[in-house]
Amino acid sequence: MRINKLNASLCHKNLQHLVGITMISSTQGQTSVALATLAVGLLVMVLVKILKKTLGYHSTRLSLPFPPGPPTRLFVGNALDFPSSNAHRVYTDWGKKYQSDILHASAFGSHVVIINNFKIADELLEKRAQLYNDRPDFPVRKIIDWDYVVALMRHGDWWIKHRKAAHQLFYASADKYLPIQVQEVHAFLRGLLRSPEAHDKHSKMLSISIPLLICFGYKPDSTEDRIIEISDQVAIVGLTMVQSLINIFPVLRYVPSWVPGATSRKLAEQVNEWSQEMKRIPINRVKADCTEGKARSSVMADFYGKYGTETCPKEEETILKNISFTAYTGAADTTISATGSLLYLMATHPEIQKKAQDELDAVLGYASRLPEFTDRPALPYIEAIYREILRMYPPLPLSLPHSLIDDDVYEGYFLPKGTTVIGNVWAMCHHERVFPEPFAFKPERFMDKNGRLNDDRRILAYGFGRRVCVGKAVASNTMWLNIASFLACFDIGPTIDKDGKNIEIDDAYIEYGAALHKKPFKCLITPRSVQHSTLIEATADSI
Ligand code: HEM
Repeated sequence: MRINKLNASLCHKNLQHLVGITMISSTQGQTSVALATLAVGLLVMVLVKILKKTLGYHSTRLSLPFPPGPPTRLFVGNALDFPSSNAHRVYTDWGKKYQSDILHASAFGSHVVIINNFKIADELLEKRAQLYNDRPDFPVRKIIDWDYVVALMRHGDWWIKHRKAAHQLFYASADKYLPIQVQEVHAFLRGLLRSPEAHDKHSKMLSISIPLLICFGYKPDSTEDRIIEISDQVAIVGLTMVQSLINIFPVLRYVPSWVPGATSRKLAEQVNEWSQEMKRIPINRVKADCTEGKARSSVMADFYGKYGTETCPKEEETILKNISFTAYTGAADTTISATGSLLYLMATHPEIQKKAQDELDAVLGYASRLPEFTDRPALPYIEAIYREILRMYPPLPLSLPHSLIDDDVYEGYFLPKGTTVIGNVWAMCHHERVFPEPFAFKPERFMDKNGRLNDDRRILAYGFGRRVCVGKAVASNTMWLNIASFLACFDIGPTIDKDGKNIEIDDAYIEYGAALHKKPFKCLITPRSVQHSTLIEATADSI
């Protein structure tokens, strides 16, 4: 590459300079002075190289700059600038401060590039996807037994095999799971009818049971089921650790857990135990069900049914297991987040709720029936609500980090190989120029003046390029049916104090590592009418 040649020629020039000085000195008969000069020169070169590496400088910087960003400090580079919380907002502010939608920071020789604008993400992460589809090395993966997590796998044959199989299972065959989604959304409605105040628990049950049923045919008994408890803990702690210091300072990996202060390592070991348990429970159950001949159709049961639990091809088994474990950790956490946002945004926007209910009643008839997937094209406002929820509160506001496979140049900026590239979905979704009044919840922004959906179908919350969420079709079906069914049956609003005044619901969200969840809140959820309650009660588990 042009840049590497430039580097090579610069190093060569330095050497020539040194050799030149040595030769002049020798002819004057001052051999010892010449050797000393050479040694000092070499030492200076080595020191400069170490210093540049520490500061995150690259010799190519002599010709091409990195994108703008916070100034580096001696030895630590930007290590102290990386935010420990609300990174999506901090990086958005960096964009304003350094007046650029592409930013750079570095520490200890590692580079990070942050993209705050979809046009740049489109150019780099989409159009140049083959360069940007690696993931950074997460040393913590091994410690917490997250090697199986497809979303964190490095680029290579092993990831490609997983990606292809996952695409077939969750994209090409997404419609196969519609009956499971209908059953679980109806169970969610029944849960809300029984105990509306426990909406958080019902949302968790909905979000975890769908991927568990799809992948293992496993139906948790209740939110007290051990598997719900641990998968929640694993997802939260695991996602936090993926973003934690243990990744920036991989040396922590070698610190024994009994050393004082090695708490994050201890936590990692605990997550490792939970991860193992989380994998053991559903896989043992599906194998036992297959042996007893009572397994319901699922990714793993269909595979074992075809090849036998003991005689199946081992590589294919590992790939399907990895995809299934990833789906039920990753899918659950993101769906919990999106469902929390649905309830919060509807409780705080009665006029939007009413408009959606009018559309639903016009298509379904008032309390005549529940929504079905075939109604989707006839309900554009519900579609716009789905898009706007994921714009307003993307469950993974920084998506997941990509990593650059080779040196690249964008708009005159140098991006070195190995750079961690963060697509700041939050900043892109709240870009004033693209989404005017970005902090207002306005489904209408996705509609034209004739009430038709506009062609802005790109949902940034699902990420970018060849690492884009492989479960987005499944997620879209779950979310759409959930929004339509909830609004068709229930009214939601704030709770009321003793003087009859609304108790305001605040807009606080909590960060769980990479994920953003609505902070638990109280609200009033009531069936729209007795007929609506009857409709919900008439639903039952069907598979
Ligand atoms: C609202 C729900 C969901 C959201 C917002 C979401 C979001 C994301 C995002 C942002 C990524 C990273 C994209 C990137 O690196 O650019 C991702 C990756 C992934 N998602 Fe989802 N997801 C959701 C649901 C699901 C579901 C239901 C499944 C499985 C059935 C799933 C499976 C995966 C997998 C396997 C990956 C890793 C892809 C790879 O690295 O090659 N997700 N998701």
